[in-house]
Amino acid sequence: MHTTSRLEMVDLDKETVSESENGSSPTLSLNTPSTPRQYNKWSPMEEGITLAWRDLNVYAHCKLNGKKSYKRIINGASGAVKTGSLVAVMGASGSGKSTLMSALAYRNPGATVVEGEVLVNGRPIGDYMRSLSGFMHQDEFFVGSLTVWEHLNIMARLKLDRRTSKSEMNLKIEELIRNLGLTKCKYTRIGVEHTEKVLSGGEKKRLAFATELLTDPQLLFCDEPTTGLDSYCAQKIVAMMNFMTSSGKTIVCTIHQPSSEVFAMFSQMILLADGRIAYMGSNSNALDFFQTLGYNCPNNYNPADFYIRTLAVTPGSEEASKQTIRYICDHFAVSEYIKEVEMVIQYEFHMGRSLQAQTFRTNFKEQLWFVKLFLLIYRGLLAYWRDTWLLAIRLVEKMAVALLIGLCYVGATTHDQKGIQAIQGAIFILICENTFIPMYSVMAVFPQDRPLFLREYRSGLYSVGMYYFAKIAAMVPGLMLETFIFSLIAYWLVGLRATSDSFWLTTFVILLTLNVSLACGIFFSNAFDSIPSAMSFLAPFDFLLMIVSGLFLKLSSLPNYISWTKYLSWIMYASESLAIVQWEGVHNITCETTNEDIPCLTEGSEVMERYSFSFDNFNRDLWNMFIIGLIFHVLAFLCLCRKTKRK
Ligand SMILES: Nc1ncnc2c1ncn2[C@@H]1O[C@H](COP(=O)(O)OP(=O)(O)OP(=O)(O)O)[C@@H](O)[C@H]1O
Repeated sequence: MHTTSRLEMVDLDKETVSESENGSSPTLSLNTPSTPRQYNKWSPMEEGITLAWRDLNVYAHCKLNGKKSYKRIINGASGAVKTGSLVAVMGASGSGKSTLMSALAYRNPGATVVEGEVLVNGRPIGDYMRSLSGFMHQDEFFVGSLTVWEHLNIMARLKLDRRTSKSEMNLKIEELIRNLGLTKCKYTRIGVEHTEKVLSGGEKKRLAFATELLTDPQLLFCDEPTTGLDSYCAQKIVAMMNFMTSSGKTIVCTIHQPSSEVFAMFSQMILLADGRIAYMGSNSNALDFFQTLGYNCPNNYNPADFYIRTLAVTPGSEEASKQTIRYICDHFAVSEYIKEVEMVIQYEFHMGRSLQAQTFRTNFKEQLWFVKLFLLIYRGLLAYWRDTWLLAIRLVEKMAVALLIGLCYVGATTHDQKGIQAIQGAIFILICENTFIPMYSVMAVFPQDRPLFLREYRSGLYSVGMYYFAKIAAMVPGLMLETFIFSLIAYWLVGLRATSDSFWLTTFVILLTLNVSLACGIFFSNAFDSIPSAMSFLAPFDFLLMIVSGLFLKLSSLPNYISWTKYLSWIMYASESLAIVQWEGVHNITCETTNEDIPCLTEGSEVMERYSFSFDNFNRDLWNMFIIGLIFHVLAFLCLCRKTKRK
């Protein structure tokens, strides 16, 4: 068995690992804590973190024969992790490692129920865990268009104490970049999963680790920090963790198939099988424990592989595997090895009870809300403007459609009977172009962002409202600019009323239409669980809005049972207000025919009458569009809150 090395410095860039002067092991096990806890005063931050849990059960909601039911994932687990420990949580895939760690870290996914007690330095865990501890997830989510440095810079500003100076922050970021071997990709974009690959998987893992280390947490949870890394990088990351624990930090990691070298660096391990604790304690004792039960690790065999193989459920012999697991777990529960863990648990719970009135004293000052909002908007804007390919496509699409519309209408929008149809048709096309395309394209925005948002929200970085507002604020200006360019080209090419007032009013109405349509798309995408189901409800809704817009059917002829829907139709309000802009004050519309049987509209007011529109409704139309947009935003926000709580 290897002994752990005390590391003075772990620098992945320089590829050097220097040992301490005496090269001795820090031996941070349950038996020999690095810093004994003092229970006569309550200053846990200085004395490190001891984690203890008792009778922990975690259930997941599931459906059995169509009925709501619960599946037990963690089964009555008890344990403790002392200050300065580097703990490996191991077990076969599906044994419950991630679930146990999430429960200990107070970061349970919404679909699970946790029963039992978890204490941090004697205090029941709660929301404070978000600021006290770091949690590195198994899969990383980033804003792909940011560079490594930008990402760390924004996260530092969001996470660190607001009194931290800029130079301190920069120093910290530089140090992390250097220590985690990210120097050569410091100014490289992170890249978007599945579409653009820029940082390697290992670099992303190290970046995720660096993000958690920004706050220098006393307690760190890492879900498979070495998965996807080559053995050299894996070793360096664990060596870095080992080094951190020597200064009193407590680190709990789930880990898959560690090499012997990596495994030897952990001071303690927790073996899980079928949601139960199969072993907890020092690495060296584990071999003895398995040996006493008749399971011998072959010579030159990686002990980590041996434990996982012994505790795995083998396909084809599930019952035999489960019997083995039961045998090992039952024996561990009454073994000598659990006794020392139980002592720590008893001690923590007893001391916790006598100090219940005490609370964590923390001097941490969270970043100001408006600074966080600014950072989120800034990050959103960077993501929006850096996606140059998408921006270019959208701009070209807008300009091409504007040109096409213009070319089709050249010479058609005259003030005669044919011109009435052409002008009304052009109005409808201007509205449609800024209703349906934005409405459907915005539907992907929130679902795409959801994993990152949920993670950051759960780690307490910002509120749902702040995220929603920042998202809209970062997205809408660019879309409005595209719409303005569209309006500028289409309006004059089509040959609509040639006054600057009419142009600006038309542009304003189109921009308002765009905003209501975006709000509607955002609402539908947040109201449903998937984009296809949202679309299947949105499509009929759109048709209804279009039919009651006044352009296809005289509004006064709508049947009573459906006529009320016109008040929801911002397409109707936009059509009416744009018609007002075009026809107000228009007289002497040419009538080409002398046949009195064919009706001729010679006044703007007659055109309005034909569509059941009124010149008096201009302000009402604008206000109603604004209110509908606002209602959609409020509903979308409420749906997002509901979804956030549920997930
Ligand atoms: N929300 C959930 N609903 C239903 N089952 C769940 C849920 N979360 C976890 N599980 C199940 O619980 C078991 C343990 O899951 P967990 O992710 O904790 O395992 P793990 O040991 O971390 O696995 P891996 O090493 O493959 O990541 C698995 O069988 C998983 O399918």
